Amino acid sequence: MISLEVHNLSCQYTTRDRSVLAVDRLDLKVHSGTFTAIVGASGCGKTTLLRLIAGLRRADQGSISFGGAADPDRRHHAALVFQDDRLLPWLTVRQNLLLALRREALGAPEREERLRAALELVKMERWGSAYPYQLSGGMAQRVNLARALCQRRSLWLLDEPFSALDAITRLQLQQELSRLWAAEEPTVLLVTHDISEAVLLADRVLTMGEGVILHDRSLELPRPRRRSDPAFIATVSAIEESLLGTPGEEAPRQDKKEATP
Ligand SMILES: Nc1ncnc2c1ncn2[C@@H]1O[C@H](COP(=O)(O)OP(=O)(O)OP(=O)(O)O)[C@@H](O)[C@H]1O
Repeated sequence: MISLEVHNLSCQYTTRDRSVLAVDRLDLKVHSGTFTAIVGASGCGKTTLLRLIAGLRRADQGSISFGGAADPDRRHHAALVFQDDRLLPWLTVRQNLLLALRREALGAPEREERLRAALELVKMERWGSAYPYQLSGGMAQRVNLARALCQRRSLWLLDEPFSALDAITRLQLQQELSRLWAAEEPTVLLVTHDISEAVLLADRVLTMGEGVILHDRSLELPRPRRRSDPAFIATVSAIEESLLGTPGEEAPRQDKKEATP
């Protein structure tokens, strides 16, 4: 079943001295319960695409539908985790999560149950009464994941969720995310600069360049995936080469879309 469909989507930023077409007539279909990673050079429009899908920014043209229906308030469909997410420092972990549930019509017992289950999933159940300053970066990002999880959305939009973390915490949270995805079966869109992270986690890797999808690759690698597996290494290399426009591969588009208005 198609979970998300993007059709002919465009978004342009216009500032005083220039305008940039960040997303350019982009089409995308994503099936329910699949894990899609989006990779691409800095500034190619990945975050803008995610923000459009999340309903945080309005498109200049095109449409976005969920499960076959357009919805003007897309925030009801998606759980968001962004790289620079901040927990509110004056609230405890529990209170931060409760804030994420404030718009949900839930009774107190169900609210409590959602909190408990989300914190347990990210292994932070003993930290509900802690304040953000008492958490390490990895723990805070776990709580960010729990905050998204407790909303029980079917679509998770993750923008570089682990990029600010140290290498070991990052590896741990990648495993955690893989486990959560298998347990909860959401549709996931993950933006990452890390190609091996994309290959470790995703069923499908989209390569973006200048507002368009350049390559759309399905990954058949068995799970759990191992970075030392030759097929894993070959897949990472193939994606790297496609990003660099190696001869024989379709090269990234060269037309520059920056223009003075
Ligand atoms: N609020 C904004 N105002 C003006 N231009 C913007 C704005 N946000 C993004 N842009 C421009 O739009 C283009 C796409 O930006 P976007 O953040 O979507 O790229 P990205 O692929 O996510 O980059 P990165 O990987 O560095 O996060 C860039 O040229 C950027 O300068």
